[in-house]
Amino acid sequence: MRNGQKSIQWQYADQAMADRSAEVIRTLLQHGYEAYWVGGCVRDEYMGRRVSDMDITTSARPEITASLFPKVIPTGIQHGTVTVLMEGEAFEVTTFRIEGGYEDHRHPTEVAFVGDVEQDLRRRDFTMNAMAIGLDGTWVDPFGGRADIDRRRIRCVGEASLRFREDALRMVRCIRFASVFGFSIAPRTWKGILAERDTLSFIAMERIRSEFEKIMTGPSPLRGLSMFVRSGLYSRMKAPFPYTGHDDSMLSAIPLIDPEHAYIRWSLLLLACDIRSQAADELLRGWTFSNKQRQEIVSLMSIQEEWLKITGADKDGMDKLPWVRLVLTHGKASAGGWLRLQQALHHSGAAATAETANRQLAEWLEEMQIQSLKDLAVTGNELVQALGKRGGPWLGELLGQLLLLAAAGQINNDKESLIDEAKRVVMNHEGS
Ligand SMILES: Nc1ccn([C@@H]2O[C@H](COP(=O)(O)OP(=O)(O)OP(=O)(O)O)[C@@H](O)[C@H]2O)c(=O)n1
Repeated sequence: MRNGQKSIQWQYADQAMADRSAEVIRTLLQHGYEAYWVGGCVRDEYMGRRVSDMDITTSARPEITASLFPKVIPTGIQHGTVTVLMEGEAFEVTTFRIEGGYEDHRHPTEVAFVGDVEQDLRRRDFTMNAMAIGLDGTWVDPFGGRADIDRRRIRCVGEASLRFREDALRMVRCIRFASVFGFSIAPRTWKGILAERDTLSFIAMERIRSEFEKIMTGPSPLRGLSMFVRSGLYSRMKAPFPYTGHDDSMLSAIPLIDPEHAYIRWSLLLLACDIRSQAADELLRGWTFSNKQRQEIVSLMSIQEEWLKITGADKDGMDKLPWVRLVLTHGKASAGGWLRLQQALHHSGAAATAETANRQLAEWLEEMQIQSLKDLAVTGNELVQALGKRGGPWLGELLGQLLLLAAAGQINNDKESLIDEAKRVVMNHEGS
């Protein structure tokens, strides 16, 4: 961030977002109120990380803010927050406030508006998140947030136990920030977590999962997991799985997976915990994963289980038909994900399919032109007619077999070849 004479230049924020948010601040200033950028955007800019949204804090009461801009959403007016819409950008503008009387370690029962930005910063979780910056580039950093960032440590504002008692999710945020930024946790802040960890049970699993997902897709998920276990937070979750923190080669495969494929990272974690796909399905429901995420993860684990059953101890085993059958059952995307998982296992030294076998499976996957009955060049009715037989359960079985052979490239996917093969199968079957 460069401090200019008149206004600051954001280096890590989208230019349009920075300009529009500056306009919001300027408007508030012109009407005689104080206004600053605050929280995560200030922290990320200082750290040289991409700024994803820009929050504003102001001395103006929410109803005043709402009256100064043509397009606003009264997001949480009683808590002082108004969302200002400015040429396609949305900014949360919150009145300087202090909070009190926390109910269930989640929500403040009352908020009081205050006239001073420093008081507002005092109610925030960590020193690095309790900084504000003005339009002219003036820093408001009363608790040494920049110094803590320079020392690469997370430290609570004031007394850690109090901050965590106010909102128990902050304990998970603390570990998430430490894990994602590669920071340490200041000793008193860590002690605060140990003292308050029982209050985690007040927090909805959904909010914990969302933090946990950031840990899992971050650069050091294993460090995050390990801190989570060591702090005792892990065992206080509503649906913990039996992660012991034991660092085996399956776990060390997790960071080798591109975070874009988070579901593979989750599958590895669950496999490392020796959880079967069915139990994983239940657990992931408890973790409030979406159906899509859950299916992606479970599908990968099922492929792993089925593949181990097929190949047994033979890690070089690579028969084509069982593989194609697996791909047809779970889909090409999951099969591709499973190959990535195998590759990562291979590089981490865990028992995995041999690299040559893996390459062969990948080639077969690539070659597969058809994936489902609707891709088959013959229909059930056409088979019934060509074979002169009445429909029945045999038809589904036959279609499945034709699909398998055509997908494996062992017969051509054209009507004539498929009908010929069907006749051959039926003849063999009737002859036996
Ligand atoms: N439990 C919380 C959540 C948030 N905050 C304050 O509210 C700001 C905005 O919170 P949020 O947008 O949830 O998170 P960020 O800190 O911006 O970080 P990230 O976007 O990475 O979640 C934080 O910086 C912090 O000052 C807090 O004190 N306690």
